[in-house]
Amino acid sequence: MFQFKWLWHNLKGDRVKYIIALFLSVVGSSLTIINPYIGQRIVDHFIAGDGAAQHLSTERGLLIGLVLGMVGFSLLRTSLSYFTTLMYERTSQNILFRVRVYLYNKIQGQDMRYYDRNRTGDLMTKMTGDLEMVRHSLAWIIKTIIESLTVFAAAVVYFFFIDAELTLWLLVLSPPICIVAFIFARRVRPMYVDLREKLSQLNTTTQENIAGNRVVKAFAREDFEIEKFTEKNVNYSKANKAAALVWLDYFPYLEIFSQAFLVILVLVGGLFVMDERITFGEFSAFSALIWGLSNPMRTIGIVINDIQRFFASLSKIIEVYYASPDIVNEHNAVAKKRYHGYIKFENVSFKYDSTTVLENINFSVDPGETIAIMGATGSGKTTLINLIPRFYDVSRGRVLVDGIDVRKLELDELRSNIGVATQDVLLFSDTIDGNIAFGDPDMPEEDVTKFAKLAAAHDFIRKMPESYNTIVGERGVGLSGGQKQRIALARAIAVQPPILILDDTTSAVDLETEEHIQKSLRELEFPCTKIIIAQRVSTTAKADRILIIEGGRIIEEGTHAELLEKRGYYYDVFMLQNEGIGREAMMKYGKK
Ligand SMILES: Nc1ncnc2c1ncn2[C@@H]1O[C@H](COP(=O)(O)OP(=O)(O)OP(=O)(O)O)[C@@H](O)[C@H]1O
Repeated sequence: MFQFKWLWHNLKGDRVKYIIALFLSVVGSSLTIINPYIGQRIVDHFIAGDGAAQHLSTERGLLIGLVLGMVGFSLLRTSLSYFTTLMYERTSQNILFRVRVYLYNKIQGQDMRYYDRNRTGDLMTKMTGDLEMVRHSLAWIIKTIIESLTVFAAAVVYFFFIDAELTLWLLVLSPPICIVAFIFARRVRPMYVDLREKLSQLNTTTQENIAGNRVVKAFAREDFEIEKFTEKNVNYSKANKAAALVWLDYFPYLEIFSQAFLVILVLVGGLFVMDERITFGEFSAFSALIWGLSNPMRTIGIVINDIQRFFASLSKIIEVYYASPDIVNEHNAVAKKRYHGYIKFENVSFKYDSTTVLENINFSVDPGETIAIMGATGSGKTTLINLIPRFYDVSRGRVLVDGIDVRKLELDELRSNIGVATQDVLLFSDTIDGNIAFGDPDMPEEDVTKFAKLAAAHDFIRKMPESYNTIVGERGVGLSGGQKQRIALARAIAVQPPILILDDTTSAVDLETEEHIQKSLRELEFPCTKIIIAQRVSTTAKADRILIIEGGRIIEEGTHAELLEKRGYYYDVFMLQNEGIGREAMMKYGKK
């Protein structure tokens, strides 16, 4: 079975230990028949057999030996059980650790489309609860199954040696128990698949709510969020109860069958003792070991439930385990080359699934040039710049960097040549210094300060309680929007990339600060091609060229002066922003 093959594959490094653990489980469980056997001998020889009273006085040594044997075997079994459990725990923790590292790397290696399609809460569930379930199955479920089967088999063999007919009487119960268990397993399986999905939804809702706590509070939507969470929680709880209640439908039958073992033993076994077909000692051995037949029937429900959970969880883990990204970073770059920064878009079109977002885009940027991109919201600006570091691949056409199709460049090398400050600023829970030096953790402190100054961030950082060592909260909590943008800008410039992409990076800073940033960007000490998405004319005015995007197409291209002259979209925006006379004024100039 594929799932077990997968487990076996991932047990690599611990296989010998795990097999030893399984072997010890079998040995330890087989030893359970020893004490009933000794008990049988004690009863027949010293309690109920012929001449028992005489044996008691003449063979005391044997009695003491047998009793000590019982104690010894009990201790041996306990010790074996201790070491076996230890080995199961160790091996299962090792596999958990290894697979978690593998999955984490796998998730890191996925492309943007993967993140578009997978919910964070679901990925977190896979990395935690699902993996724990797999560990539990190795450490407990498999152990329980092996031990129950061994005890069952050992008891049956031993019983056959004593009396085959009585054993067959007891085994009459096995087929109906197996049928009931099989029906139960089939019914409960889809419920655990559903339960796993409900858990994932609950985790996703919780994660989104916590991550978006500010928005929730800003809109005073706590009640709505609580309601949403409660709904998911109720669904999960209902699914849990439903799965648990199914067991109750089958539990009485299995419990009755388990009890019936004892009833059959007392009835048939009692008759056999009266007929002197078996001795009292042999009857006592049956009594002492009958749990070996009935106990597996009692635990079968728990084991089946856990197996179904295991399959549901494992199928989720396997989804991540074997997911292969379309854009693969092979991390082959040994010495990363520094690019010149020449960028060219050749007949580029792009689709998210079936929606075309960019169509026939053609433009080129020379090394050191600054290109500004402007356009209405949703026009495709971010999508366009995402194609340069290959966050997505084009659907048609080519994106070239230094004359080479980006699909042919080594991803690490390409991306290390591009500094990006994204629209949605994400800072890590780390010091400000650590955040700025994210691309180069060995960066000297003076350099961190230098880049912070270029990004107009130094002054406010200095005023923070611990200056550059101030730890910012998750996603930069504790900083204003403009402050976050400036740290993100410093982080992007700090890698001194030959290509710098800024996606609306100064939208939240005041005009004076923006002017300072613009000046710094123009005077960077290293050669750098800049692509700047901006909505403000003050940002775009000094660019070498401006591209206007509308509906995924370039509708205007030129310098500030050229575009003003054209009296198109750019001119409208300019008038709106700078003349302050709005649309009415434009009407006066003969525009729409
Ligand atoms: N990951 C995605 N999956 C599917 N569609 C997307 C995705 N990202 C963006 N889109 C769609 O692509 C179109 C262009 O989005 P894009 O983010 O490139 O626009 P934009 O010009 O940068 O907008 P804004 O100025 O608001 O940032 C939009 O219609 C958007 O809904």
